Amino acid sequence: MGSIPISQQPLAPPPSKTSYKIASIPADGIGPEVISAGIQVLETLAETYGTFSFDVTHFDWSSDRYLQTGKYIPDDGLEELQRFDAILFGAVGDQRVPDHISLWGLRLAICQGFQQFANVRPTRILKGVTSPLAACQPTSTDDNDTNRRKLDWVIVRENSEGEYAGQGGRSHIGQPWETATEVAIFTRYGVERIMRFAFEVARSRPRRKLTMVTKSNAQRNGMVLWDDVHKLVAKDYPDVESDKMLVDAMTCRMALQPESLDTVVATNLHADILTDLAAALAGSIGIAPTSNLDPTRQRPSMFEPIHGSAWDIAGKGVANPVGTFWTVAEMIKWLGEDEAAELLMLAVENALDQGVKTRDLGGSAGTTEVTAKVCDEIRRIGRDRGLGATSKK
Ligand SMILES: NC(=O)c1ccc[n+]([C@@H]2O[C@H](COP(=O)([O-])OP(=O)(O)OC[C@H]3O[C@@H](n4cnc5c(N)ncnc54)[C@H](O)[C@@H]3O)[C@@H](O)[C@H]2O)c1
Ligand SMILES: O=C(O)[C@H](O)[C@@H](O)C(=O)O
Ligand SMILES: [K+]
Ligand SMILES: [Mn+2]
Repeated sequence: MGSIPISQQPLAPPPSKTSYKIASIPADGIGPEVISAGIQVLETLAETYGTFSFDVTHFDWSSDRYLQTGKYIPDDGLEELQRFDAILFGAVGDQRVPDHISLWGLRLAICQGFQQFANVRPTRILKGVTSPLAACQPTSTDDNDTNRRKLDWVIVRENSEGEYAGQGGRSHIGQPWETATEVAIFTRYGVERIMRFAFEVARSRPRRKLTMVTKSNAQRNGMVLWDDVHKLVAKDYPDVESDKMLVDAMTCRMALQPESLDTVVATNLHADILTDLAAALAGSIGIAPTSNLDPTRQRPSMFEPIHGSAWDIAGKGVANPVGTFWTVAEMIKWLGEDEAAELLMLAVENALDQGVKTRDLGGSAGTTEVTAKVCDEIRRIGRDRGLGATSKK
């Protein structure tokens, strides 16, 4: 069996810069509320450090714009985005537009157009959050106690093909014999690059453990190719322990033996579903982040909270901004600002630990209170550490 040499799909290093161009696309529902909170946090970090800055450009690409102009993204839109270092995305979805039009019109047009083929979704229980898995304690990244029940995962979602390939069709619409197909496409090229990426992620984490999720008992073509490529790529990573799970059994393992998992790789749809479950097991859909990465860095990557536009709470000021803060931390880590990312997560966990949290986590604070608290914590930690701009004041 042939394989793509890894040199063709490099994991490129971060840029060496002090000013980052960020495209912000808040879009629909609670998107604008959480993205404006995320930008406040970005600005507070830049002020606190004084060594880097963010130049944020806002794009009004949304369902409102689609309803006015017939397009989510203008004709030259992707070209315009190409000049940014990263994209910060809110959520797309509006009750006036069918979901498949909005998702394909905006989010998937960017993810697939830019070949952001690796979708990375970390999950851990943040300090101050109670998981429905009561035996699981919050996990900090410096905690080496492997005997404690832990939930500390990175789920890698294939983000360019599979069940989201856009292949299929509908005929005889409205007739009793109407027919529709939704064809999942798995290419050796696409599967191999995501497997290699997932093994690299697993190798970069202390446990060096990768679980490959499949459904090759029922789906006997694409999923068998997926399994075969996994086996082949595993040979190049003898230092990574790797196992295989059928997706249905995986849901039980996530709930019952969370400590047995570390890095996970799954198809586009399987991982979409498993990561909502992961978010809920870690406390709430409102805290989980996503990175849509082009690991080659030929095109900008896009960062977003995992949740959708949440119509039921839009405009009420109660949306949890923590998913966006964690997303911002992942974005700046991708840009090379690892220390600021770590400081941001510490600030978030301090705020949660002091009970400043939204309703979905059992608290009573609104989006703006949580945001203000996190910004205060960033400044306070910055002062304690004697950082840049803050220490001069
Ligand atoms: N990446 C994306 O842009 C994306 C992701 C998922 C769903 N969607 C779209 O969003 C729309 C709504 O989808 P859905 O209802 O299935 O999922 P959703 O994530 O928008 O909401 C599911 C539930 O979680 C709650 N929730 C979500 N985010 C929250 C937050 N930050 N704080 C507190 N509670 C939060 C909501 O109130 C709702 O009860 C649909 O149009 C869907 O296609 C878009
Ligand atoms: O692609 C989707 O289905 C969307 O994934 C959305 O649910 C997400 O998780 O980003
Ligand atoms: K989102
Ligand atoms: Mn999803």
